[in-house]
Amino acid sequence: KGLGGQKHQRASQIPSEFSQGERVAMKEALKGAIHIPTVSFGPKEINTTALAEFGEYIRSVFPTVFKTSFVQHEVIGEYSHLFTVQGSDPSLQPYMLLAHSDVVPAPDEGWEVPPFSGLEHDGFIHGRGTLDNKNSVMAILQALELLLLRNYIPRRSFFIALGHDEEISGGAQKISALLQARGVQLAFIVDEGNFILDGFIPNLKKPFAIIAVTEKGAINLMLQVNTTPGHSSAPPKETSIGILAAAVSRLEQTPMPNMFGSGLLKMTLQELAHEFPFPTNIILSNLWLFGPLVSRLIERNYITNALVRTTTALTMFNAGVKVNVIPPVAQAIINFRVDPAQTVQEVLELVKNIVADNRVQFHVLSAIDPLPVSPSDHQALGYQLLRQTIRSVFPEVNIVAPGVCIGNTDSRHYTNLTTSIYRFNPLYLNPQSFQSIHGINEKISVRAYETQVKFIFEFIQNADTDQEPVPHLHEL
Ligand SMILES: CCCCCCCCCCCCCCCCCC(=O)N[C@@H](Cc1ccccc1)C(=O)O
Ligand SMILES: [Zn+2]
Ligand SMILES: [Zn+2]
Repeated sequence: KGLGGQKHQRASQIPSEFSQGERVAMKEALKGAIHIPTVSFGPKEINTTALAEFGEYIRSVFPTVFKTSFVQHEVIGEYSHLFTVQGSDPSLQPYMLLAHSDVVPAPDEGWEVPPFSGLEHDGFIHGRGTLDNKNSVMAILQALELLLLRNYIPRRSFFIALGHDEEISGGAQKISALLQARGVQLAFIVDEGNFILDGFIPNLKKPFAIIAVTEKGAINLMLQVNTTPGHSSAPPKETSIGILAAAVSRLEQTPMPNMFGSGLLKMTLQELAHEFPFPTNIILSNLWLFGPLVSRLIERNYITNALVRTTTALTMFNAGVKVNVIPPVAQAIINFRVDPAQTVQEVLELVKNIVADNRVQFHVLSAIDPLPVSPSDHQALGYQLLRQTIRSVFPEVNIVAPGVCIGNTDSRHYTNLTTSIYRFNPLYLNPQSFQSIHGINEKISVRAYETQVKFIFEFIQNADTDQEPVPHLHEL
């Protein structure tokens, strides 16, 4: 289905089977990568020593990638890496795999094992970056290393872009600009983002794969209130802190509108419908009737709520200079994630109306509109290749559906190179592991990591297809 079946694949698929020695080597390579604290602390605050060490490290664990004549390696912006893997058939449009080597900070508190230990315990490799996103950096290079060791020569060229500052909204622009200057246009891009989701929806026991075909926009908005400072023994009726606190509280208490009806989520739920027991299957198959009910249920859970509206997160608050001084200035930063059915401008208008206090100043620190929706139809090569590989590597997963990524990814810097951007990690994710991303006790099972390598190993080979995806009449 989709890609038209076996006849579209290369005659000699290299089996995705790895020896015991290779399996040990691949998990040890990931552990070593976790051990290098490539932390992005804040704008312009990166651990350059660790990033340089990481560059040396990948050279040492993937020697074949670095010595193969048709794989070109370039260091971009000092610590990012771009690999160009030259295919044998120039008529096939290239694609690109993305991942990032930097991680968010991880103070030791609360972790079962130190976050940069890369320790293996109970079948899991523990540490910051095991899910976000050194697993992908290492799995992509590992899969390529293993393919090259088996004398694989791709037909379709591809790029691997490994950013070093994704966590501070960084410099993928440099790679993107370089490729644009070289006249590169890509068939598609695959980046981090969504997963095979397990346990996010009550009553749905079966896992389902969501390939994100768009991502939400984002606004970082600073609200500021200035008042005259003075002696705290004779305070005014309202201080800058009180005015600002009331404004941000109004924002927190007034959620942005529920956009369920206009979003991709409706499509996703319709695809999931028949996996649910009665009566949920009937309800989800008839959203024209039950839409309002379903959208109310979805917004009750804080994770699924993020799928139906622009979210409002109060993330920073600063005020005050001394215990007995009326504060001259109070500042708060609010991080909005903009629903794909809205624009930054629409959200800012709503915010002004909710705050409704002209003593509160607005400073937009950064803003990006939601990303365009990539195709997911039967002709969409990247989407169909992902789908085909999911079916092969995860045969137990019955549903593969398009969806929205609630976070932002480096792929947003590449819209100049392609209209087909897919955000998908070939890993299971449950609500607990979701909490560990940017949280504590991030870990990946050894088995899941091996499966991620297997997925990429098969995906690269599947991408050598030279035929357009063909339509099929019905889904099972
Ligand atoms: C049909 C029902 C589905 C159930 C939904 C379950 C949702 C599952 C969540 C999937 C995980 C989402 C992980 C998103 C990865 C985004 C990566 C990231 O964290 N990016 C940063 C980028 C950034 C932006 C601005 C400044 C610094 C960094 C982010 O904050 O978005
Ligand atoms: Zn990430
Ligand atoms: Zn992250």
